[in-house]
Amino acid sequence: MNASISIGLGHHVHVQLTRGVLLHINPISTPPNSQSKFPFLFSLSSLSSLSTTTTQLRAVRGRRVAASMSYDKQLAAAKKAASLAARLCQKVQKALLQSDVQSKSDKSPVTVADYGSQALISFILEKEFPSVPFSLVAEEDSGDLCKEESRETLHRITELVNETLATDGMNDISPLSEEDVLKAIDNGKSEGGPHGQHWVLDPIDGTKGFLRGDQYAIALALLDEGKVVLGVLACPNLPLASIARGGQSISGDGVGCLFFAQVEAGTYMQSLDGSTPTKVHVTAIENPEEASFFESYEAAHSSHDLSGLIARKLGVKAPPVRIDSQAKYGALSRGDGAIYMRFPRKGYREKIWDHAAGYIVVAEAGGVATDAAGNPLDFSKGRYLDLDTGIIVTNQKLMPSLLKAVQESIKEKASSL
Ligand SMILES: Nc1ncnc2c1ncn2[C@@H]1O[C@H](COP(=O)(O)O)[C@@H](O)[C@H]1OP(=O)(O)O
Ligand SMILES: [Mg+2]
Ligand SMILES: [Mg+2]
Ligand SMILES: [Mg+2]
Repeated sequence: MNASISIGLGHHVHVQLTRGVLLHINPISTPPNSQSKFPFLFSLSSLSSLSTTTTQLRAVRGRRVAASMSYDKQLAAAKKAASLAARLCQKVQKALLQSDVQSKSDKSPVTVADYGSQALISFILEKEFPSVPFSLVAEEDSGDLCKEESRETLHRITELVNETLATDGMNDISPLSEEDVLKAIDNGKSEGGPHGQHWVLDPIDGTKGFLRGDQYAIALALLDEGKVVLGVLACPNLPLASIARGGQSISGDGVGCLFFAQVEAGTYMQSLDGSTPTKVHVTAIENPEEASFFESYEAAHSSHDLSGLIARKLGVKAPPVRIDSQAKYGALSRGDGAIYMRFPRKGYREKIWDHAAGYIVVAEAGGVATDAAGNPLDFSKGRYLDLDTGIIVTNQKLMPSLLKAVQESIKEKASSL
């Protein structure tokens, strides 16, 4: 693992990793090919005692040292895992049979594809990083699958996972048993939190869209010391071209996007078939009247009344673009629309896997996501995001006016009740 640090030329600096490991860095000893230029790279893996992954480096003399870690390996693994899962999901969506739909105790639909996607991604990530303790915070668990009546479903999921692994030429992997699949799914029970690294996964975000044949996303992110450091959004039904005017028709060609972002490295999009990635940016629109906004397709997931009131206050002219899942964050990151608003019913607790990947995809594309009170989203508190009222996302320029309109509208709505 490499850490890149910037320090003044010619200084001998003691750097203390926040977990208490002291590292003496002598710039004179940097490799000759570095030409003693800063920032330079030093290898943490050469120090066997360093199992820490912290990105926060502190100079002992009290001087802060800018530091950033590279998560290239994790990003490559995440892209591969999410792309394979997307293939599995597309296969199921195409052949969606009534028997693929079950009812979880919370009555949300869950399909063999949700379980299959989670099993596949969990299995691949654990295999890719065998020396690191594996921690995954994911939506599904095997509770319902272990019941007698689910034997057939478990069999089908296992088949799907094995078929998908085989089509990718991962022939070195022996087929997973049903027990392996259950174990991979249940590896997603981690509580996350502010320390160490945790993968965060929604194996199918927007299950309702998936079942309708509309938008859905496979959303995978990595937390390091409580911060989202990378995110991947596979959106198999999202057109590669802009959906600015609500055009979300699934024509078959030019469809299927993979968004990915790494902290301080920007956001990119490529086709799920593997085209060259292109860098994406949120819109530069400053005038709210020119802005268009995204919201949930499902009125039960987000108050369309409240977002409508806010849009009117802002002078937004375009009708809302309603699509399912974190595909909204992806579309926003490439400027298809300017605003995303989400106001779930009172008492609904947002989960980190519903926003972590989307959040960094938008943030690295130059956008901002906060709760409805303007607080930053905190992914370090466990499986839930504890936040005020809702989530709003836009570019830096529009955020102050959006926040003002949100606050006023919430007050108005409350006083009219
Ligand atoms: N009552 C609810 N309110 C808000 N969001 C919900 C609710 N029930 C499920 N969700 C989650 O909201 C997200 C979809 O929202 P959207 O309407 O933006 O597509 C999904 O993550 C979905 O979970 P799931 O991952 O099971 O689909
Ligand atoms: Mg669900
Ligand atoms: Mg979800
Ligand atoms: Mg889901």
